[in-house]
Amino acid sequence: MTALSLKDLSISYGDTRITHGVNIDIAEGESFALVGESGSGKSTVLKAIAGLAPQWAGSISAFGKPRSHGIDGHFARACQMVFQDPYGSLHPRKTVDATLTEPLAIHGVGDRNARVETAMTSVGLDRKFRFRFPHQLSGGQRQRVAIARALVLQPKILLLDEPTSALDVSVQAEILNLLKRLRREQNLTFLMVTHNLPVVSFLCDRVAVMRHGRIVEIADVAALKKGELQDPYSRELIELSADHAD
Ligand SMILES: Nc1ncnc2c1ncn2[C@@H]1O[C@H](COP(=O)(O)OP(=O)(O)OP(=O)(O)O)[C@@H](O)[C@H]1O
Repeated sequence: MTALSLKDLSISYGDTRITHGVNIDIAEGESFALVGESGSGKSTVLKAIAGLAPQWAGSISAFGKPRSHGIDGHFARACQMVFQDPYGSLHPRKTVDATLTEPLAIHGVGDRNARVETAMTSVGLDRKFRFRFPHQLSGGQRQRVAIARALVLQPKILLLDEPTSALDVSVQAEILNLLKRLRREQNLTFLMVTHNLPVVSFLCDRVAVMRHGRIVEIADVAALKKGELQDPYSRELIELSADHAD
């Protein structure tokens, strides 16, 4: 079954068109990466799906149900976003408990105490952190909170915007392993933006290469690993990435 479908998605900010006719179908349980140079529109695609870039044309559907423009509570419960910078995305004056309870309150979901506990356990956060504030947590713990906040509504799809790039290298692998485990255990579908091709190889099944707001190629990650991407720009991107690997 198709979990997430983008058809002819064109997104604008004001008079500026950022993406042009983006088409992606992601199967249930699949992990799909969006790569491409800075400014190519990758994050904008995630934002439109999450309702943060409201000026779009085309269609966005989760499990066959089209997203409406503006706030769409039903869609939000199926599809949640995790941002790059857990410090910036968590409210500094809200405890972990308040952060995790908020989406449940907004969506009128009961059984909040148990759900908060379950979400914390699933991301490997000890209950002693429940009433702590973001500044009392490490970067990795903060990103676990951000992932728990996305999971607390039990969505089927996670939008991941560079979920490890703001973290220390030593913590990145922990979070990547966590995402891999969560996907397996909860049969989640991922759409992930990243600059990091090793992350794509580790976590993803397919990859779309974006340039100037358009998809130039969609390939299996197996082809990426074998250096078999077809489009000249995709090949250039891989070479650049190899040159910058340290
Ligand atoms: N809120 C906004 N208002 C106007 N223009 C924006 C806004 N956010 C992003 N843009 C512009 O949209 C274009 C695409 O940005 P986007 O963040 O989607 O690119 P990206 O491929 O995710 O890049 P990066 O890898 O650097 O995050 C850029 O030219 C950017 O300047």
